[in-house]
Amino acid sequence: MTYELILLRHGESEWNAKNLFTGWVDVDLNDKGRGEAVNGGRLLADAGLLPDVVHTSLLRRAITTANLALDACDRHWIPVRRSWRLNERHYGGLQGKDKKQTLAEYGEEQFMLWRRSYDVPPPPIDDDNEWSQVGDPRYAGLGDEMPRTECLEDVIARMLPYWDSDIVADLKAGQRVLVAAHGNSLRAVVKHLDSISDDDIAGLNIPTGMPLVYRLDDDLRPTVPGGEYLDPEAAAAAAAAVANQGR
Ligand SMILES: O=C(O)[C@@H](CO)OP(=O)(O)O
Repeated sequence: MTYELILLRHGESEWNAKNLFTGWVDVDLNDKGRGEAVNGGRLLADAGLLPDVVHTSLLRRAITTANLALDACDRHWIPVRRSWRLNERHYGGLQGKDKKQTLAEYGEEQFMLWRRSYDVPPPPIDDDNEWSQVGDPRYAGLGDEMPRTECLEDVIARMLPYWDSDIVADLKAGQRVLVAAHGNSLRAVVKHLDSISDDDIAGLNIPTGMPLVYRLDDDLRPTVPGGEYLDPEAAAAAAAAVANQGR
């Protein structure tokens, strides 16, 4: 049995375009991002990879991307499941800050530790910061689990319970699963699937709006390591642009 999983990072958001750290701030897609989402759905239709179920985060940019992509491939009607566990990495006190200015202020090494290290979280955000999510009703049930900052290790720890329960259940039921989420929550999924080391994951960037297809064996190991982008050339160029943000 081969299980099919499609990962889709949201299209470009208003803050991606402005080069601002976003994390849990609920920013919308811009026009380019909406176009990327539609294009992602068309790629799925062209490849005959029509999803049976979709999982999203609780953030508008992932939800809208899923809606637009599914509409474009006539699968707007499939079941939807959502979880905060698929949210973008909480960027702590960096949320709302300009990436270029942060790089200039703290230097390359600290900037990259905060962006891509496995276990160094940014400084925590204050609860009264305008970009804090404390008090947001969608997170009312989180209690002590409500993050004030996260490193990738933290994202993996909160993503995996949802992967193991909800996503694996849909895969094992024979559903073709679409996961519409974020650069860093999808890096967490890919690290888990491909058993990427804590050091090597720093070099992995996920482009916006490009479907990444994984076929998984009985043990849920990828049959093709790293999965397959439906448009590999465009994906490589877009991933390089993500890597270079702030410069
Ligand atoms: O700002 C963010 O939340 C993320 C994704 O856009 O940025 P980065 O790629 O720097 O981790």
